[in-house]
Amino acid sequence: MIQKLQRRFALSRQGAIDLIKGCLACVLQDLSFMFPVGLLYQFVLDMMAGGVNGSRILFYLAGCAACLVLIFVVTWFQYNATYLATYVESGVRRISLAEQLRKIPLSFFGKKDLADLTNSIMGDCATLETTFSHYVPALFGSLISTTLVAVCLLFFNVKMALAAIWVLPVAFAITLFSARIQEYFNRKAVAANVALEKGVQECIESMQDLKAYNAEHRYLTGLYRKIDESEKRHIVTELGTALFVVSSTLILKFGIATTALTGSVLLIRGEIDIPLFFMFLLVVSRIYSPLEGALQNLAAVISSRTNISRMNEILDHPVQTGSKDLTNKGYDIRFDHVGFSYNTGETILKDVSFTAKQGEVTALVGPSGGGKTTVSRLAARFWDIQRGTITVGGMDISKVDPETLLSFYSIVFQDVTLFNNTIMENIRIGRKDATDAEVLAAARLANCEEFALRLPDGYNSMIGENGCELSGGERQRISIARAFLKDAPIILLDEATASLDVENETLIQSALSRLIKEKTVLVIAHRMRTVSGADKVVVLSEGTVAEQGTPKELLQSGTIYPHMAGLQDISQSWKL
Ligand SMILES: Nc1ncnc2c1ncn2[C@@H]1O[C@H](COP(=O)(O)OP(=O)(O)OP(=O)(O)O)[C@@H](O)[C@H]1O
Repeated sequence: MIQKLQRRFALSRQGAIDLIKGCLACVLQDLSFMFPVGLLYQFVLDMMAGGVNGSRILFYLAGCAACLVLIFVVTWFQYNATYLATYVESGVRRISLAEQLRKIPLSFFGKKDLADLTNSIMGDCATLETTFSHYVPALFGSLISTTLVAVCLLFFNVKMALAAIWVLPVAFAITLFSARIQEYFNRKAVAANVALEKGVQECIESMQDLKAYNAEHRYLTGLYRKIDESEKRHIVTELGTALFVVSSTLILKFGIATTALTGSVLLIRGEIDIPLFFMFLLVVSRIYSPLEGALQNLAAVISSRTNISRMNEILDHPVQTGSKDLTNKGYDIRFDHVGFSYNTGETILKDVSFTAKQGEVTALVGPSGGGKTTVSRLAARFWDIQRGTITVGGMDISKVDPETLLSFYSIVFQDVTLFNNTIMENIRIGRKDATDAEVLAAARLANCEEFALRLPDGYNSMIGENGCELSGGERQRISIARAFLKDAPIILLDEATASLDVENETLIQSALSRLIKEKTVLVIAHRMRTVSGADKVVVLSEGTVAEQGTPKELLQSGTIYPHMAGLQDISQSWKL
């Protein structure tokens, strides 16, 4: 049962146990509200039997006090079991989502974008927080307690009980039958919301380009359309829910009328007495009010299914696993008949075989879209391949735990990600336990000193969101400093100096040549100068290795490589 609850509501084991406790607490709370009704019924009986004397007054005073204490204790227990436990579970859920996202292969992120994931971690979690603190325990609580009360009523008088409770299955049936419709509306509303969030995020991120091309107005018109769509979807969802909930609630109100009517008839016929009639009227006035709330809760629980299934999609996604034991001998990277495609299904690599040897620089070259970046990412198991094997020092990387494997790699990406923190801390990302002296040494090797010391607080200067206060070359050098600090045996390098000025380029090139000494280096080379200094060149074209060899060999015997070298010579002589 616990496992079923976990799966059904995207809960941790403790969360499922707490949910059961919360439901029981709500049952107890609803039942505790019936005690004053019983006391009142007894009081009416006493009054009709001739009044209440001294000892009975004490009995009723004690009864009132006992009811108050009982309600207080049970409510306190209910509060702890529902609200507090739910907020703890909410924290656990967000952490497990984040943990799962860390282990999921990058292919998953091709299907989901940032806005969608943020919506799951923040929006869906917040919705479930409210659902599990306010709705689910109260719903189950009132369902169970109402059933218990209904069974008790049957013992008092079957006809009166039926007159009071016939509305319950009808009201619930209406809400349950509407579940699919409500879910449909809610799915559409969530999709419209995610589309809107994506639009807003994209708009903020691309503001610079929109301004540069006077495209703000056009873009904002599209965004306004998304806002309207989201608003419309939410109104329709609310109206749909309200329609069914109001209908069910109206049915419940009929219960009071049928109880009163049946009671009057039975009273006239002499089948029941006044106290029993009175007790039924008291009970129906109590059992319907938590049920009205429960019906609204049921609607909310139904619509939260969309949020739960979005969350389960992340939690159930297979993660990359593997052994933490490393059996490699050396650090040669070997691609053996590798075939690969992204989520789109289009084959990107058909049959790629080459070896990047330890202590050598292997340059990946080829036409744009030929698969150079893909190959370098596959070498670090960012994705799992569909055919062939990739080994490091003879060890199949698909069998190695991804985090353990990454300890072998320093990666210098073209797009450097920096954090809104100091230069010092941004470099320390390379190795979190590095001392300040080690960070500074790495920074010096990567030529960061030149710009860091110009800033007001030196290495302790904040660099803004994603390093927005730094130039492209400075960002790149921080990335290289991280790699120095990590000092991993394999370097994956996306040579990204093409867009930099000569001074920056020289600084970065000199830092890189220090970094790659005696390591296995796989470099995505964009310029022939880098390639000519490489030990080996692998030309990737149309998903296969078209040519490979030393730069000299390829210049003599290749076709694509000499052609690319020729083109670059021409482009270097171009003038504006
Ligand atoms: N995450 C992704 N999802 C789907 N397709 C992708 C993804 N990344 C790259 N591709 C596709 O894979 C092919 C190879 O891309 P890749 O970036 O590896 O080429 P490249 O040789 O590095 O190109 P460039 O020199 O222009 O950077 C391209 O057709 C590209 O559209």
